[in-house]
Amino acid sequence: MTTLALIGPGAIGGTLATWLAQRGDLDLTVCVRTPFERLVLETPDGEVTATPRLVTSPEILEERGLAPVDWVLVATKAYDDATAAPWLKTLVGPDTRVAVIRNGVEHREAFAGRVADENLVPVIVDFPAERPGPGVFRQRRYGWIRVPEGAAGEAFVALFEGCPIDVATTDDFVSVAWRKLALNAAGAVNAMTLKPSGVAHDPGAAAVMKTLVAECVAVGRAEGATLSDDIGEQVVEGYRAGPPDMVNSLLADRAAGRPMELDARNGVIVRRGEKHGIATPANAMIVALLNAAAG
Ligand SMILES: NC(=O)C1=CN([C@@H]2O[C@H](COP(=O)(O)OP(=O)(O)OC[C@H]3O[C@@H](n4cnc5c(N)ncnc54)[C@H](OP(=O)(O)O)[C@@H]3O)[C@@H](O)[C@H]2O)C=CC1
Ligand SMILES: CC(C)(CO)C(=O)C(=O)O
Repeated sequence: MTTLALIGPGAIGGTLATWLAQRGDLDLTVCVRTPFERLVLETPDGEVTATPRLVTSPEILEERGLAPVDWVLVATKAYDDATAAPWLKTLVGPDTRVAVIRNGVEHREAFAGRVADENLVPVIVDFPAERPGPGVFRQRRYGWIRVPEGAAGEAFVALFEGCPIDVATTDDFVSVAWRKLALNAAGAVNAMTLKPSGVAHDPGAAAVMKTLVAECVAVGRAEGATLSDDIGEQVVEGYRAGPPDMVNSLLADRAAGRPMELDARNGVIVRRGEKHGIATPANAMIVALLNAAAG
């Protein structure tokens, strides 16, 4: 039986853990920081629940002989890599594959030296998920997940057989990651205004979103991504067409007083832009303002 450990059952991790637990032929351990009893997921087709093995410390994994595993799925925020490290030290063996599930374009960099590159699977997720409380999750649409093509990518896709989420490999992961980052870069406007998706109907907010996206596109192209000229329009129209009360994860973090993934979602555009001599003043400004607002 394939053994898996998911670190960080929050909005995304909790949603994925709930779906993985439906299979019954996977040995799933969920590594939690804030304990809860079971997983309860609200989906577009109703409620799905699961009661997988929940473990609260790496020491318990060792005591119960639950490591190493075949797969580790890391679903913590980018700012929690240090706190997740002790889990990895216990869970990862020479043949363990590690899926890094997060927004941004720096999945490999975050785990360089801790996971062999051929065993690391960067994962881009595109479905909105919220966690009203520990163990409770809301998936507004099934969306999709993409991983690079290859043996490890194909094995990751196979984990989600039978799941309603569209999970597949891609031969152009760089473009997929930068296209998603364009959506996330614009999401800084939600965090700045403390307003959900409906703020995109404001012409001024929409214009700032498009400027943030345009900078992301220029840098992404310099990084080798294929990105269309109308992504900014697509992003704004996507926010306008979606539920006006939808809260993205950056806004959720700021509203909850948690750290924000600013460096992974907007700061990276500035950093990679500097490498290519591309000015990114809008992303630099919103990073500075959100850091100041949260300080
Ligand atoms: N939410 C969304 O709609 C989407 C999010 N993403 C991306 O997915 C990634 C995850 O985001 P999201 O699920 O929203 O984040 P959440 O904050 O909802 O979940 C992160 C989870 O990780 C847990 N965690 C943190 N450190 C540890 C640790 N040391 N041990 C165990 N658990 C730990 C947190 O625990 P605790 O409960 O104690 O805080 C929390 O449950 C991010 O990169 C995000 O940008 C991508 C697409 C959509
Ligand atoms: C905007 C959204 C929900 C799209 O999946 C996202 O990526 C996030 O909230 O971090």
